[in-house]
Amino acid sequence: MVAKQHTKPDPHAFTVCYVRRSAHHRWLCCDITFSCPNQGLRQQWIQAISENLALLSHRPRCLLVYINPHGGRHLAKWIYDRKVAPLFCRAGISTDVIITERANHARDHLRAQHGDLKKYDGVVCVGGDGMVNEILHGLVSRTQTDHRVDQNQPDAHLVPCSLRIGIIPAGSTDCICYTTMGTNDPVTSALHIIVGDSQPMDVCSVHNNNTFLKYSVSLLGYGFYGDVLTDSEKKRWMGPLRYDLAGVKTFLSHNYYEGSIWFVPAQETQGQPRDQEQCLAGCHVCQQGSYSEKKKLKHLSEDEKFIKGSGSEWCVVRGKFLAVNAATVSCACPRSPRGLSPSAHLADGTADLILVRKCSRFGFFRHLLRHTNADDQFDHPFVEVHRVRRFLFQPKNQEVSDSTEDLSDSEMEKRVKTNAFRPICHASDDITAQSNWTCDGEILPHAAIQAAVSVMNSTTNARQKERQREK
Ligand SMILES: CCCCCCCCCCCCC/C=C/[C@@H](O)[C@H](COP(=O)(O)O)NC(C)=O
Ligand SMILES: Nc1ncnc2c1ncn2[C@@H]1O[C@H](COP(=O)(O)OP(=O)(O)O)[C@@H](O)[C@H]1O
Ligand SMILES: [Ca+2]
Repeated sequence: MVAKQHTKPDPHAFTVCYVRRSAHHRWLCCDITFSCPNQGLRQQWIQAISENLALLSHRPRCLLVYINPHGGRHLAKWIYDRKVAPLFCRAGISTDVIITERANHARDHLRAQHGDLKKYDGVVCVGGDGMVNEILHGLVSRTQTDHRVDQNQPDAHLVPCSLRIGIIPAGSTDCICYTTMGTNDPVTSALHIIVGDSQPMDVCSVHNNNTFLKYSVSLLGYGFYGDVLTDSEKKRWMGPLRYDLAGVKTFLSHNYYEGSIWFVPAQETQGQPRDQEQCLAGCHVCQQGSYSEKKKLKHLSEDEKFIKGSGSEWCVVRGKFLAVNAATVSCACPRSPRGLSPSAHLADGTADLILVRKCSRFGFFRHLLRHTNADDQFDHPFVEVHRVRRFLFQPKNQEVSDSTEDLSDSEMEKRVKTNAFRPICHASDDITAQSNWTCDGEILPHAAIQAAVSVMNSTTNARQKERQREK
């Protein structure tokens, strides 16, 4: 990792810090000390190692760190100071640290930066999924504004951000960290950041009525998870335990919600939600998915890209649902080590849409329990799962008129694009109960949404380019 001078007991020794892989995807920082016959040779070794390290342009040298002191068990600052900062220091990384003072502090701060971010090689988030979401928002929004991309257009092609986001887990679920690294260990995260690892990720943009609402990188959930998160928000003071209590309460209330889901199946990708493949670094499905997508879309106009890019066919499923979940990635976390959709991919441009229809409490319990063991949670007659590029949810009282079933695909596309759906209910209609969506653990006070997935890859930033030129 880095060479450092050694003073005692051998004046001609020097120590190299390096990363050692341990069990369960954990990484450790270890030291190895070398002895030299004389001071001159020792200096030569230190210089040679330092020069070689300086050539690694993908390693960060300057990071902007946001710490949410209120996430999880309120330990974010302690975790950063005790476990992460000393490693950054050993690796020669300089940092600007901001401890947030309110929700959306980090998002607004990032949005307000113009050229000021150029000096950083990345942004580090010390917190949970809500905090990662905030930082992602700040960076993605900043980038779209800079490139004049209208985020309110559901079919807008997002411009990749130039900065990477590093995640130090200090929240309640830490699903985004666990899903990308296979563990939620702050030291492992810090070491991945230090060695300059990066992983593209799917980002799902969520709109309502042609208005941009949020980006999601883990779970977009309506019904069960929407209700769990709404209830747990009132119990924030309990820390991570709030999810267990809200979970039991929501499970017992057994609410179901009526609506329709329109979706574009991801036909061109190789994977299937139940193919038992696991997405790992260098995954061939993700590589192939993004390559074939780029190749197909290369010579098309923006409008053609929207229609072709979203697949050929819209499908619709109507009914009464206990849960509608869209998992852009597997959503693995300590509670569910394989995740909500174990075979979902990190960066294939798709989400797995999991529809859990109304069933008995016992059936639903068995489905939930299977998230915690090796059994297949989709192997129930009331559960279906589709790999999709985009989808649209309409709650019962805002349902799309039946006549849309006769629409051609291109007409359907046009309507989705212009959001030309009108609620068909009248004042006298029964308003069916509605839930709301949870997006990376935060609540979206909307039931009707449009969602589209795109792959977010960080581009080489100005500092990296500069260093590559220097070589
Ligand atoms: C009968 C036994 C029931 C066990 C059910 C286990 C199912 C667990 C599936 C959890 C999937 C969580 C997906 C993660 C979402 C996070 O983004 C979000 C926010 O995480 P944060 O608190 O900000 O770190 N957390 C939750 C619980 O929605
Ligand atoms: N200083 C702060 N005070 C209160 N809330 C904050 C602060 N900083 C960030 N937040 C908000 O706290 C929410 C939860 O944060 P997160 O780190 O995800 O913790 P948890 O995993 O416990 O939910 C996020 O939505 C974030 O916007
Ligand atoms: Ca995906």
